[in-house]
Amino acid sequence: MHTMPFTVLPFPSATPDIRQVVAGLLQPGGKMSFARFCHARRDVGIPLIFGYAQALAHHAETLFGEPAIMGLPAGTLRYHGSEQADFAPWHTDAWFFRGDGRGLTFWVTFDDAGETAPGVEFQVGDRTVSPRVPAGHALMFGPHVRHRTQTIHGDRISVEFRCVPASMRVAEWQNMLQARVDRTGDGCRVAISAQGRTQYLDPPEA
Ligand SMILES: O=C(O)CCC(=O)C(=O)O
Ligand SMILES: [Fe+2]
Repeated sequence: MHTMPFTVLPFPSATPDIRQVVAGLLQPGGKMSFARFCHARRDVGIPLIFGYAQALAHHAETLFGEPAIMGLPAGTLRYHGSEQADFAPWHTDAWFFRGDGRGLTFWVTFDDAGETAPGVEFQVGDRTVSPRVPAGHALMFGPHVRHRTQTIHGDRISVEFRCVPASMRVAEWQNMLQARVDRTGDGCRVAISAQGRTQYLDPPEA
């Protein structure tokens, strides 16, 4: 028996409304960095960053045993169309993280993936495991886990949030446009910084 190298987590901020905005910005088969998307549509980028802060960041902090940095340019919004898709072959995400090899990917889907649209499948021993990930959920996996795009057709919009431990001394990560969750007594706030300058985000209107 192998333990599964991934975890499925709820991510309620991946809403149909936001999906529609992404579908309007990208062509089927297209992609865009999450950082660029946040510049283009701050109104929609901010709720997604807060969604990460509320639903996902603590998993990274627990795993790392310290605060996490989420790199906005290290994530990509992807629109897989039924006809046009960009299938990633077997790989690991280790090269994204550099440094000491610690890191974490949260792959978020806006569509039901794994059966009617391409999800992400994993190598588990000598088997391929293709988890079903409902719309509004995330797959969490580590930097050394082999995975690829599932080669089935169907519409799917997804985005990744990639994190490293805050103490990881890699200039590229330290200087990248990044989100960090500040845990305060009664909640959390989100700090966005780039090149050492920090700005705190106001939570989106409920
Ligand atoms: O979205 C995909 O099909 C590929 C995703 C992937 O490899 C990743 O998020 O690391
Ligand atoms: Fe990947």
